[in-house]
Amino acid sequence: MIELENVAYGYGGGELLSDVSLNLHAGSFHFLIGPSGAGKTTLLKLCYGALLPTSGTVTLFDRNVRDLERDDIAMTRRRVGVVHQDCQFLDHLSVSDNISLPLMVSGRDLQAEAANLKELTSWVGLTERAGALPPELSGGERQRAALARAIIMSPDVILADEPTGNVDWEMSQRLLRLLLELNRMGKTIMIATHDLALVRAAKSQVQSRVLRISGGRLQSAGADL
Ligand SMILES: Nc1ncnc2c1ncn2[C@@H]1O[C@H](COP(=O)(O)OP(=O)(O)OP(=O)(O)O)[C@@H](O)[C@H]1O
Repeated sequence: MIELENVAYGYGGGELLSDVSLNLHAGSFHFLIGPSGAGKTTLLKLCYGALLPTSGTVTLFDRNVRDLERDDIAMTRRRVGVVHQDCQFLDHLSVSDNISLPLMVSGRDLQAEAANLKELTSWVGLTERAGALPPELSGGERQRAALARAIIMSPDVILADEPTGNVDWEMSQRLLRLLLELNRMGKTIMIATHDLALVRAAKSQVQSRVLRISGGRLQSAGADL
């Protein structure tokens, strides 16, 4: 699905990530951990083509990102649902409209998608909040709305950046259950998180791989968790 080979990246003034190789194969479940500023968000951005590597190769669905034309990038991005760290809603639109934004942007017939939207809104437990505005939502409701928006286009891969940030343990478990269910449906998942308790909780429920960014390099973590 997504493969990085010997990837390096820096924002200017030195390399933030060096020699990163990673293969997100179909149906896999990965956690990405590391201290604040280690480069987790940056690595996720490389994984969906929002950033191009300084060196090395990123392959998205068998295509080198460097060879993708503008339209290909849009198509590829539709196959990858991203849950952004800060959720980034349009505050003047309802929760329901925010969730369906990717449909609008890609020109889908919203009437034809109404049942899909309703089902998804219910699946994340936001039916009662569908008409609310984003500033009226709790942290857990925001995270669930962000997840619903990320999957409304039925992506193959879901990249979630701190999907349980700012929520209590019960809500983080609920979000984890949703992500596990998506994985059981065949979706490829990668979660960047500081929440090691979440990683431990998932271990008994899914065969996951835990990767740690340390000193700009990607290493397998596991036994020490
Ligand atoms: N657009 C940018 N321009 C310059 N530097 C950036 C940019 N985005 C991120 N950085 C820097 O790159 C480093 C890694 O940032 P990144 O957001 O990838 O880390 P992170 O591991 O996701 O952190 P956190 O856990 O706090 O979200 C940080 O030092 C950050 O300040």
